[in-house]
Amino acid sequence: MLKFPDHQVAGHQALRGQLGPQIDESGRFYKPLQQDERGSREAAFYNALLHSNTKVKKQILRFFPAYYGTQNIEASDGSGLHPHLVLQDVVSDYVKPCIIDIKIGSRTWYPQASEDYVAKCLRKDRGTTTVSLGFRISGLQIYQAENSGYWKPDRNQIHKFTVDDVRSVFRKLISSNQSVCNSDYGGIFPQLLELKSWFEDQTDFHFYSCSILLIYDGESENKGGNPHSMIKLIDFAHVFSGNDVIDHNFLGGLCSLIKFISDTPAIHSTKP
Ligand SMILES: Nc1ncnc2c1ncn2[C@@H]1O[C@H](COP(=O)(O)OP(=O)(O)OP(=O)(O)O)[C@@H](O)[C@H]1O
Ligand SMILES: O=P(O)(O)O[C@@H]1[C@@H](O)[C@H](OP(=O)(O)O)[C@@H](OP(=O)(O)O)[C@@H](O)[C@H]1OP(=O)(O)O
Repeated sequence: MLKFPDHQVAGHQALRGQLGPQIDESGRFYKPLQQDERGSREAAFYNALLHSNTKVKKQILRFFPAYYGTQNIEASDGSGLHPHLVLQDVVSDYVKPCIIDIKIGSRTWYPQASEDYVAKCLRKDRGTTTVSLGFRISGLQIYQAENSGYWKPDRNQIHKFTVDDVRSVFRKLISSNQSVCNSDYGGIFPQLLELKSWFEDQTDFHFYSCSILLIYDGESENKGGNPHSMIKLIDFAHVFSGNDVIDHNFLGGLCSLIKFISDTPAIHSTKP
């Protein structure tokens, strides 16, 4: 039985009769292949990843959703059967999933893109923190407490985020989840450093307009349990061959994100 995701924070949503992802009860996430080359590019990347036991170390593969091929299922917009990527639902085992979708790179357009697409991306990149920070938040939900539930700004609010707004998001993240920097639990911060070391070396792929999801469980954190904090790379509609050159756009954005988080004092920290 398929349903619309309860915890989707960005991207095309299966709301109001639109084409968007669906989930099932067995922890699978069904992402509709986008009509044009974006869909085929994303499927090609997942297939390359699946058969890349030589190129991509197992240790790094854990930063990607598991991929189970493509499947024709009923589209969420009622248009009938449509091919979907069948992926691991990376938030299915969280009680209160807290998610930040961060689009990495100081530019989201790619060299091969049309003038119109470059212009569209440039407008958005300049109008958000993409150019100033090397990344932007595309969506988020942070669980606050039983009575207040999730803080989940809408798309328009997110698009207006300034550098200060991004800093306050990370202050909330760090103060509500000590595992962000805590290497004991393999927290988010050590995983970002591990991902950075891969990007300092890999020359097979260039990831444009790709997101890192920062994920942790608001519930277990609130109850002092061992938080299960993860980072996951998603959205490979604009992945191209690296042509033996490192992905300096993604790597630069990732380095900036790491620096930004490490410089962000938590709300309750003793840091000045
Ligand atoms: N494997 C997954 N498991 C759980 N949630 C996911 C998964 N992949 C994506 N999501 C959710 O869906 C949102 C959008 O994902 P994605 O960026 O792949 O969609 P998109 O429509 O291609 O986005 P864009 O508009 O940036 O092109 C993410 O922010 C996340 O909340
Ligand atoms: O990357 P964002 O900020 O989520 O914006 C997306 C994005 O521009 C997307 O294009 P692409 O990355 O899939 O090529 C747009 O899809 P369409 O080209 O099908 O319109 C989305 O509409 C953008 O989302 P938003 O509506 O939030 O700007």
